[in-house]
Amino acid sequence: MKLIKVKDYQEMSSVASNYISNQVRKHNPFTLGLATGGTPKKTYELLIDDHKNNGTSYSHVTTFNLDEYIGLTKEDSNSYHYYMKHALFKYIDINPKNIFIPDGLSENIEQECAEYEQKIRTYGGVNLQLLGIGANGHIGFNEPGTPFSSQTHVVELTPSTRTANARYFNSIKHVPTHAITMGIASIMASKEILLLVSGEEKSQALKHLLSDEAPTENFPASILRKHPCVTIIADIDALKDLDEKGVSSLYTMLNL
Ligand SMILES: N[C@@H]1[C@@H](O)[C@H](O)[C@@H](COP(=O)(O)O)O[C@@H]1O
Repeated sequence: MKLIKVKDYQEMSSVASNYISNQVRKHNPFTLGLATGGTPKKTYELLIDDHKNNGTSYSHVTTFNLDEYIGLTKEDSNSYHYYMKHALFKYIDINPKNIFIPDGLSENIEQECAEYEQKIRTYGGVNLQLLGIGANGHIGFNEPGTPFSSQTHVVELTPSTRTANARYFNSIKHVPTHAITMGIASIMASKEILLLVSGEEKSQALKHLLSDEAPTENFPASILRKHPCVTIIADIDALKDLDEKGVSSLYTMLNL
């Protein structure tokens, strides 16, 4: 596991966007796993700048998003369909046919999950998965207790995740109670993972992730320790609970 230590959110986003755009330029075809939330927002802005200024093309790229709320329409400003369209897709040259996000309004949610998983395989799996982390260690919407063997499935969101995400809604009442998410096994199947962590409110989660305890389903992100190719980009605020001695020898620390 590689840990890149950066100054702040801006620098995290800039390192992440360079990382992603380099891979996009290098590989054809390329399958990119995408995340939502506040963490990757600036990274997407910088990818758009790079597309405009340097001409990086996404015409050969297929994307799979990690998750979607159940019950929100694609036009709902809190849906992840809406988020992705307005944060990235409408500004780059990706073919809309190559964009995949779980359908949270499907009449047969179980079938939707199975088909989503199958589709990822049809495309040969995800080459690079972008990830954020929840304060309770969730990845995608895989809450504590989710089996490590899980594939794309329906989850009930924990009160802490609903409270954390309520900042995007008018009130917590409006935050959906359920979501579809790629499972932990689906995430682990991606060839490479890029995890972004910014801000003090993630520092306990990052400390937990970087400990050398055996992975536990009570802290979903801990499974990433078993993935052969993970790069974490974390800012100083997120690393505040760790001194360099606290970062286990499993990690190569790169200071920018
Ligand atoms: N489902 C998303 C995750 O994919 C995201 O990584 C995480 C952190 O969100 P944020 O980046 O806003 O802190 O929580 C959300 O619930």
